[in-house]
Amino acid sequence: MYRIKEIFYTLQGEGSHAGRPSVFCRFTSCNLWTGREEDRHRAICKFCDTDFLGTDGLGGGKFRAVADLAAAVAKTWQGQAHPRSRPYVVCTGGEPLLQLDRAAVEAFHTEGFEVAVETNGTRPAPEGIDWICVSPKAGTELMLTSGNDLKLVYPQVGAEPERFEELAFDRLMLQPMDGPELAANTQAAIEYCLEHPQWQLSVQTHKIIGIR
Ligand SMILES: C[S@@+](CC[C@H](N)C(=O)[O-])C[C@H]1O[C@@H](n2cnc3c(N)ncnc32)[C@H](O)[C@@H]1O
Ligand SMILES: Nc1nc2[nH]cc(C(=O)O)c2c(=O)[nH]1
Ligand code: SF4
Ligand SMILES: [Mg+2]
Repeated sequence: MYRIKEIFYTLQGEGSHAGRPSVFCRFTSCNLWTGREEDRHRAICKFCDTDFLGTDGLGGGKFRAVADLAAAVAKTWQGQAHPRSRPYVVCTGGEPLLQLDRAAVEAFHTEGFEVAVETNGTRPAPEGIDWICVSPKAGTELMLTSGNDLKLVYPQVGAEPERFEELAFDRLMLQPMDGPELAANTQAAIEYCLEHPQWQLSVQTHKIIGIR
């Protein structure tokens, strides 16, 4: 059974694929926060910008059969077929690797999708994922130490960029922490990247342009 908060079609807002039309499949639940506001102060990950509780969102639900989940993702894709593009699904959450298994990755492939994951990196990933973005969180042990994007929310005490720059990722990115200090965090991330050009800035563009 896969518990899904919501499935929606939008542009990837963050990271190397920012701007790419994508189906977002948001899995319910996370291992670093209950998702309840009253628990935020004692969560391991305290800055989460996402409601991932329940299965009540647009296109959400409980999917017993993996083929049903893949079919729901496929029917959410709205792009016309074209030889230059392949339908793209971003599995996120919550923490998708609590639920995403090899069968689900294969079912998305069978529907013609390229499969991306946004993960906190604390759980192993099933085989076959086409794009892995790991976003490490202070106070956790990183299990996924290679992948495509390493997208670090900045700043985090205990998760300084220097700790991650030897890992085997194609790209290192700093994403300013959203919240009351967003402007200052953005300025600090810009300055850090300018001084340490192995890091690139990842802006949450969807929040600026007003899409999901
Ligand atoms: C909501 S998380 C879900 C996927 C996974 N649990 C993770 O943390 O990577 C999606 C992305 O949003 C980032 N994110 C969450 N809260 C944020 C915030 N307040 N500011 C900037 N990025 C944030 C995460 O680090 C992650 O890269
Ligand atoms: N447009 C858009 N891009 C995103 N990239 C990562 C997101 C996420 O919540 O995982 C996200 C999201 O929620 N919306
Ligand atoms: S690990 Fe990801 S989903 Fe979980 S609380 Fe942190 S940002 Fe939110
Ligand atoms: Mg988001």
